[in-house]
Amino acid sequence: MRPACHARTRPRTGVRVPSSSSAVNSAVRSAHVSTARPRNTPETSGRHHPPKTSLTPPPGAGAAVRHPDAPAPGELLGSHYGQCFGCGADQAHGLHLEIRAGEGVDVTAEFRVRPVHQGAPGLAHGGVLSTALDETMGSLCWLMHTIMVTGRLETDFVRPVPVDTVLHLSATASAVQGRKVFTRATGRIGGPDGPVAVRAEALFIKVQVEHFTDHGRDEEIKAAMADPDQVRRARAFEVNP
Ligand SMILES: CCCCCCCC(=O)SCCNC(=O)CCNC(=O)[C@H](O)C(C)(C)COP(=O)(O)OP(=O)(O)OC[C@H]1O[C@@H](n2cnc3c(N)ncnc32)[C@H](O)[C@@H]1OP(=O)(O)O
Repeated sequence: MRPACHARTRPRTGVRVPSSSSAVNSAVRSAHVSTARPRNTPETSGRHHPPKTSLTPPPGAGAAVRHPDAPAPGELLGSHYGQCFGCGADQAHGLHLEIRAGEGVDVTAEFRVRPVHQGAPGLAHGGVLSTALDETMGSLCWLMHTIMVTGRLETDFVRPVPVDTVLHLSATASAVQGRKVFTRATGRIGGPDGPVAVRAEALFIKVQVEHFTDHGRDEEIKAAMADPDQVRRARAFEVNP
């Protein structure tokens, strides 16, 4: 079944496209949506399958600690890797997030939704919004001076986010237990105190630098290692590229 959000308003060939917005609306409304429910799934049977690890910090988890050498509050963290889809300047269609350190183990960022980030006409793609939240939470690694990757990410999409909207992001690390770092983030529209459009919780797992050097494609690893700029070279591997 094609989900309603992907219903075609423009037939592929030989059919006139409705020109008025009400015609478009009726074309969208007339898209076939099956009401048949799959049988015997957890959603329909009422059975609950708990996730592998809850995103809620367990009792006994410690507080996340700001590293003494963490960037000062308000300082721009800068891109960790030019090709990063979240923050890299060399990614033409990337999100180009500029993330700033907060006072605790928290960060803020802004993301302007561009036409290349659309899912439905004029609206941001949900996966892109999840990426913005993921990148913002991931950058908390700079405040803790720890290398970590996303293990699990859960996003609530609360309001649609139109193209050209500035999403005001904030993220915080709420707890740490062993290698697990519990984080959460929100994206607001209309200003830093505007209504929440998206929010997420994520579990990051601390890893060694070999996570990247062992698993990344040789071509990019070699290019990043050959970077004559020592800081850029280190940043490409100290956190997830
Ligand atoms: C500035 C930087 C910004 C970057 C932002 C973007 C961040 C990203 O997108 S990172 C890219 C996406 N993520 C990845 O590619 C990770 C791929 N996954 C992996 O490599 C591995 O599964 C990895 C490293 C997460 C965990 O593997 P491993 O090191 O063997 O750890 P493992 O022993 O299985 O798990 C450690 C703990 O984490 C928990 N855990 C691991 N994965 C998950 C998961 N998916 N869900 C819940 N819990 C998990 C385990 O239950 C275990 O908990 P406990 O210590 O209580 O037993």
